Amino acid sequence: MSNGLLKIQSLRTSFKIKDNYYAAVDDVTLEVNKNEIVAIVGESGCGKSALASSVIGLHNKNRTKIDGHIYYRGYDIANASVSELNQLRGSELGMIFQDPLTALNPLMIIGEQIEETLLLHQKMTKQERKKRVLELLNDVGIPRPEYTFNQYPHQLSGGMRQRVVIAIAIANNPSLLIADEPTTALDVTIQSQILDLIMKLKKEMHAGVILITHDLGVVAEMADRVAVMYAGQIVEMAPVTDLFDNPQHPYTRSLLESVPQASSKQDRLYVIQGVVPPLPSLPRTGCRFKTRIPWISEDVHEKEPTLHEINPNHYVRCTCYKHFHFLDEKEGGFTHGAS
Ligand SMILES: Nc1ncnc2c1ncn2[C@@H]1O[C@H](COP(=O)(O)OP(=O)(O)OP(=O)(O)O)[C@@H](O)[C@H]1O
Repeated sequence: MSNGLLKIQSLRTSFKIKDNYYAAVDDVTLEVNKNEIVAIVGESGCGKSALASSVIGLHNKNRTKIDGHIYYRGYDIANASVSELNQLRGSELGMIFQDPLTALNPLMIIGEQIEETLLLHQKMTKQERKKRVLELLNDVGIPRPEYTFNQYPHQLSGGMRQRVVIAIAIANNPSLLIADEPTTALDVTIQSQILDLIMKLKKEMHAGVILITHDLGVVAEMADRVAVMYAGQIVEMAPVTDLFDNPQHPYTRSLLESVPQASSKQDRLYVIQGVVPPLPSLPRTGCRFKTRIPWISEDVHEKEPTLHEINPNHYVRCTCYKHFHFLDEKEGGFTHGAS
């Protein structure tokens, strides 16, 4: 794996709830190469953010247990110390999370917050730093960089704050960018500017990117590979075109079927029955998706589902995919109303 940047191996991230630990990420093995965008998709609560935060080391160590390995450039950072991680965060590892307010210091002007990350990781004169900050603000689509430099976070709209967070994340040209729903709070035009920036980081700086999103349109446009997560596990992983052209796992097929297609005259959408159970009641044995497809015979699920490579680089968990069919309209699997 000469291009390998990040290699996650058999990762399990468990959170303490009352007196017990429950795995929110379980048996995840995933690689991200230089110059590659790996998208992670799945319903709310399936463990996408827990996975991303494990890579960055942001969990509260007193209430979180991490088993397995997270190799960054060959060095295992799964249980690295805060100081080791601080060295990496903001320089080698950039991160953009959903909520821009928590990422910014309310008492510091925007310019200084971006300067701070440069100061920590780069040798620059004060003038060079200021120039770079203005350049970054311009890059993320802030209309008057000189003016915004002196503003406080509360003086900016949610979209502007998110752009500042992104400026901080890319300030040091990170080799690995973790973007967790980076455009959720932004309107469509700003969204595409931000996605262009992430693309630029990949193309020009050869960065590896983990992109977490609910938007399958964004995945189709941006990703090189896609990992579909369900109940803490990867249930399907494939190059992006394979995943969209030839989805196999019942969950992936249901996800794709439940999204309106602008290009088709589809007048009905598939409804995935049920919800992802809360962490303490997640199924831990057998096929975790089984309870969402009760019309499929029990016998077709593996007792201990593993990932099978069904085509080069295309992996599917559990053999139930070979026997899956959708519930039809009469049985309540589809609903009308998509445009
Ligand atoms: N610190 C925590 N302590 C206890 N449980 C947690 C913690 N963080 C997440 N969880 C639980 O772990 C599971 C996975 O959460 P996670 O935030 O990773 O999901 P997600 O796929 O990122 O969802 P979303 O798309 O809504 O962000 C959920 O059941 C969540 O309630």
